[in-house]
Amino acid sequence: MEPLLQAEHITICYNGKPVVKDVSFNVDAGEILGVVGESGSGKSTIIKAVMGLLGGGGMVTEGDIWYKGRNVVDMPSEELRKILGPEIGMVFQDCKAALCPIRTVGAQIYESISEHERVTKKQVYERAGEVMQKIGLTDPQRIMDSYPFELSGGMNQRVGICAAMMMKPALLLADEPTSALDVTVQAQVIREMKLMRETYGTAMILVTHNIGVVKAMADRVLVLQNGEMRDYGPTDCVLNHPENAYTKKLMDSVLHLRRNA
Ligand SMILES: Nc1ncnc2c1ncn2[C@@H]1O[C@H](COP(=O)(O)OP(=O)(O)OP(=O)(O)O)[C@@H](O)[C@H]1O
Repeated sequence: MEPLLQAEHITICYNGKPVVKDVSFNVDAGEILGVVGESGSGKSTIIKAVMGLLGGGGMVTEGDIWYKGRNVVDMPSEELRKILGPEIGMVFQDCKAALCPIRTVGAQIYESISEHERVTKKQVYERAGEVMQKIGLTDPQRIMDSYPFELSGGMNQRVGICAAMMMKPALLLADEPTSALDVTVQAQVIREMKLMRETYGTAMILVTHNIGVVKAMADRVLVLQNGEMRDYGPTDCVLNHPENAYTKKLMDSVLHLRRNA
């Protein structure tokens, strides 16, 4: 079966300087790919390239990124806008910051969905209720009528995941979705994202510094260092039996941190 997403030998530059170099990976339907590596190794840049949102100065200079057989790299921005949301969803580190502070959560979710489909507010609220209840958010009406500042950081994050899932994307891009949360809420969000994958069969690219999160969620892992691919393979092989020197060092530093914690 053809992968859902296929990055083939991509090199990404900012202002002519390569920050991701000759990286290749696949994401199969329903698969979770974890992307790890030290700060500045190019993890977020890869996510941005998949969204076609590298911004001024950023460019995929070599290679292709195929999504369902279409090349995202040279896709016109209008086409891209059509698939971002319904096909490729996004969750970021701080969902609250991504929301407008002076409009209710429901109004903003309605607006983002109505950009892609003809829906009524009632339909959006019903759909939100369905998804929220799946992950145990018991009072969807109250949440939808709230302003972002009225919800906790953890709740905003859970709402952000629900909002992305309401369009039932085939692929969810998650950039540090749990790193701003305390550990108990982190565990809850991890459970909920896994539940979303089980319920809707959503594939995910999960960028994180947290090796524990990758172990808990990812089927495969891509390890980056200075924009170069150091390791790529099934989570257990890469993280529990690392052969690459950099991955070994990364895992040793995690163990060291745990011992000294
Ligand atoms: N808009 C930009 N313009 C110029 N350089 C950039 C831009 N965005 C990122 N970079 C550079 O690209 C490299 C990769 O950055 P990126 O944010 O992808 O790393 P990362 O692995 O996600 O880091 P972190 O874990 O700290 O978020 C870094 O050297 C960064 O300084």
